[in-house]
Amino acid sequence: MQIGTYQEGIGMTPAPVIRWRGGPGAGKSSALIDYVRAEAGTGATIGDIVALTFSRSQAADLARRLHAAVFPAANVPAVRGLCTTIHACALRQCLAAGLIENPRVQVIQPGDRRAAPIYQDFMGRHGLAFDPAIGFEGDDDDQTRSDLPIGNQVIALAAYLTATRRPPAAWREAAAALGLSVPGHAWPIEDLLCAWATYKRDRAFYEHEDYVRLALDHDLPPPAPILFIDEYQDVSPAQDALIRQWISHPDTRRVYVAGDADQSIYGFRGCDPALFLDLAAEDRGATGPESRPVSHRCPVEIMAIAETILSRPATVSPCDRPGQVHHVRPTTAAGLAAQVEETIRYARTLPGNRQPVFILSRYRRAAGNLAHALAAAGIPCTSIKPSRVRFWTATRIGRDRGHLEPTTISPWTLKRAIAHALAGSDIDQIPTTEAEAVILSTLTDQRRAAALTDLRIRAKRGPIRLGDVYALVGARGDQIFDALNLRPWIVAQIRACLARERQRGYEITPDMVKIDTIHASKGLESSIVLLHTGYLRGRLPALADPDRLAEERRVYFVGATRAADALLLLDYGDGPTCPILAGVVA
Ligand SMILES: Nc1ncnc2c1ncn2[C@@H]1O[C@H](COP(=O)(O)OP(=O)(O)OP(=O)(O)O)[C@@H](O)[C@H]1O
Repeated sequence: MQIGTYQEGIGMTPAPVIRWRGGPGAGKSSALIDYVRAEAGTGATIGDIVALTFSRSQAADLARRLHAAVFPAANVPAVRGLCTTIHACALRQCLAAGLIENPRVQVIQPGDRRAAPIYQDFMGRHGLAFDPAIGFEGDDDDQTRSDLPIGNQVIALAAYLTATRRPPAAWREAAAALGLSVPGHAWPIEDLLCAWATYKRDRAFYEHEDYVRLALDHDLPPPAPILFIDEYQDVSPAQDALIRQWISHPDTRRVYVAGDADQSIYGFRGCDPALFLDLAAEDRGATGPESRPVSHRCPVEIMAIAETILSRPATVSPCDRPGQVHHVRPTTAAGLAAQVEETIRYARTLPGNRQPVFILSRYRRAAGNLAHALAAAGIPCTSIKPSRVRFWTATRIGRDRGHLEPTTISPWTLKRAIAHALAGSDIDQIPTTEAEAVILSTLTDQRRAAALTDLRIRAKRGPIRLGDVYALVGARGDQIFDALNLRPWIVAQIRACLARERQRGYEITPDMVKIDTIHASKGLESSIVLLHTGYLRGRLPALADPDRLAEERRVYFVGATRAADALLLLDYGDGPTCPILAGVVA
């Protein structure tokens, strides 16, 4: 455990807790940053502080903001080290206490290829059908849950029950909350849940919820004396219990939490906004109906739509910047691409730091379809969660799916190299990374190895010139497309991107267009949000349940309020429209 020197005043009573409440853009994360600054101002060091949040992307965002605002002189890894997720922090504490020794081996999760044999061994012993490719990534999965093989259902039930601290006997409530139709008449579900817990315990394997429970059961100390917890509305009961345990721990000096019950969107994991609201704490921010902090993000036009979606007033009032709301309905990939280009053109007119455009959908499947449609039309994009949309930043070399090399190249770097080659002459310089991408994607075996060696020798002598690369790969100008040892759709994507770029006259980089689920965007913001209106047909009946409907309203509320300047409701694709969004924009 990393406890610094900032220890005076330690006692056995619970540490004081400050709770900052407020709607989207109210400045909750900023308030936490201010509290960190105040603590640092009175002597707390980086080692005295840990800032916890919900996802890795939020932790990275918080670290970036803390580095800029509070610890500009500290090195980036040190600031990153103090920002983490609650799960990662629990794991860290288990490692520090020696309860888990080798997380690479001991920490398992469904969907992880490395852990598949472990799950399959258990399923084999009990004769349960199981799909090792199905994970539990944290978003509300788009697979119709009732279609899950029985083995996957048992794993999902086990995780939910651990997160909600309920016994195996409560599996029926868990199944209802998860939307599973567990065939309890055909399988001894409670016995299977006990068997899975025993299997893991005997072999010292831990799923993510298990090590939170382990930290709790062993009464592990807090990671630092001053704790900051953002997005508290989405802690699970087990995480909440762990944090409460830390609040009562004698090493804890002060705790600051921030959240918004209207943004609680992880009910399918057992998260409950009531846990945030009933924490014994001193309230700041939106302390009652009369006190609604101003949103520094959302203008009145966007807040009005967001509150219609939520179906009640938010705990924040709009800022007085102008905003825009539209409903757009492109019918083709080219139309979608043109729409995205228009939003980027608009973003370029806005003052200050031009943030990426977010394209958010309720389900991963729709996000994937949108990303593929845009890629085919030549608009580069990436995802908010790392590795979901990689086809602009990393793709495996090879002309067909069955013969892909383990080596990857960046199609984006390659696109830049080709753009240079098409626009320039032999004597123009080309960055070594671009020259390498051309060599890797056109040559194979010894020719590739020889060309790379040659390139490195040249790079030591001076800048690489386009003519050098042409000579090494033996292809010039447009011929390069035929020489590319990549799948035809990647080649077509690069061609389309170059064509659009020539027409447009400027580059759109992949990180300017982020496509992901609403869940992945939680806690983040963007100047412009395209909120996809599509919904899964199979999930429509569940909206008859008032709790489910309320949670779905909160999900779309979160999506809409990521926008700072413009919100565009986006109809695209064949599926049904989410009834919550129908008619909210004229
Ligand atoms: N006092 C302030 N003055 C001006 N801008 C601010 C202030 N506080 C926060 N902001 C800006 O407003 C935006 C939203 O702030 P922040 O992320 O802290 O809000 P939040 O309440 O955590 O939002 P969410 O609930 O959506 O996660 C950020 O761009 C931030 O820089």
